[in-house]
Amino acid sequence: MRILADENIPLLQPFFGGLGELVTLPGRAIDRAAVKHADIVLVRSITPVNADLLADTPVRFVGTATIGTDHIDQAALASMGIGFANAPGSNADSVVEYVISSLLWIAEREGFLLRERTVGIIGVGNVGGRLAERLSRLGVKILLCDPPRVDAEPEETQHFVDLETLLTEADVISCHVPLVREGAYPTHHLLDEKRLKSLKPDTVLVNTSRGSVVDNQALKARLKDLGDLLTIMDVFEREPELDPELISLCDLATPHIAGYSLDGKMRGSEMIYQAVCQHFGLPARQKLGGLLPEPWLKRLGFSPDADPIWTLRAAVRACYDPRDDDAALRLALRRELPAQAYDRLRREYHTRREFTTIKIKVRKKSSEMGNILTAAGFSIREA
Ligand SMILES: NC(=O)C1=CN([C@@H]2O[C@H](COP(=O)(O)OP(=O)(O)OC[C@H]3O[C@@H](n4cnc5c(N)ncnc54)[C@H](O)[C@@H]3O)[C@@H](O)[C@H]2O)C=CC1
Ligand SMILES: O=C(O)C(=O)[C@H](O)COP(=O)(O)O
Repeated sequence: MRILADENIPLLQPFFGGLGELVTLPGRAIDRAAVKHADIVLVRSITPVNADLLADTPVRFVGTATIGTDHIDQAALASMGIGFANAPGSNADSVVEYVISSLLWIAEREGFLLRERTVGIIGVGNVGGRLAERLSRLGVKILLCDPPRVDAEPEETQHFVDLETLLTEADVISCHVPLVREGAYPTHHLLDEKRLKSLKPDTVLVNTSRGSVVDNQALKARLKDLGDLLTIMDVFEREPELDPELISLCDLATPHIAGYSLDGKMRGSEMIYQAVCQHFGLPARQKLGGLLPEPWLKRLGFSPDADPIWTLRAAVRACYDPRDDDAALRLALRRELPAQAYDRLRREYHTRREFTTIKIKVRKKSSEMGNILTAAGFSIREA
């Protein structure tokens, strides 16, 4: 079999090398000419996959090593009899940890504690659901909004609220919906000019879903006119053509890397490998376990006298500090064209690991410190 893959998918050789001839290309170079010689195409979010790309080619299966599928015309694939899989949940913990680390930083900068605020989560699937769990365990009040789930699972979602209630009552709003342009629950410009205008001053707005879920021009207008929102933006409309003016107005701005933990990216590779094997009736012999490298930071220890909130911030930042990615983006935008900066920063992304990879020693697991660190998602050991 001939496999054509985005070179930014990790572990291609160990997972796919044994299945056939493997060719890699930058995602933006995966075009009709390239797929003409492929049976399997493996992409990331930057490659639009539709009938224009695949009609009358030998391609029989497409995998995307991402959670999001808005770049894939799934109806077209189905009509051409081409198999398809994405990697649901693969990098959800990475996004959750990006949000938690960003919120802890902004709370410290603005002089409040997260557990004194209400966090509204729009879209309660893999990412939003896991974020809600971790924040609740940390004592943060949560509001959940997910109309598709409310309609599909009315019993389980009785405590969910509608969008307008969430926007009125939440101090922090975090978007975790897929980008959908049509149908009963569209999310394109879900936060439009009117809704953005209605946000109360000092609302913290987080978008790690897709850029077009928030009307970027309307957001920019509100930030320029009033400057009274706090914004953490990982995704933007018209990527890779970032808008330096909007970025300069954001409190944290990163180039669509919330899901870029090594663990999350590698899980994505494993999931599409398993899907390929299943589609072609092959045994999935390769496992991720032995392929994940040792984390650079393996252990942390804190004095039992340390303040638990300080401990939480220190552990989270030791693992992942989004200010590094924000600083790298701002520096790159001074030196490179936005699209070049966006692609380079993502291609050369540093090794980032998830909270569970660090073992933290505490005197007692059941102490306040132990409870907070466990709630945040760290692996705790009693010293
Ligand atoms: N910035 C990044 O690096 C990453 C971004 N993402 C984005 O995050 C999105 C969410 O990821 P998951 O939670 O894994 O997806 P998911 O499919 O597990 O959950 C999405 C949830 O949104 C809900 N939803 C759909 N339409 C809605 C609407 N109009 N209003 C409120 N809720 C609505 C769905 O019912 C579902 O529960 C992905 O589709 C992707 O676009 C995902 C991973 C990494
Ligand atoms: O999984 C998703 O959905 C994402 O947004 C990815 O983390 C984005 O990564 P790329 O596919 O754009 O490299």
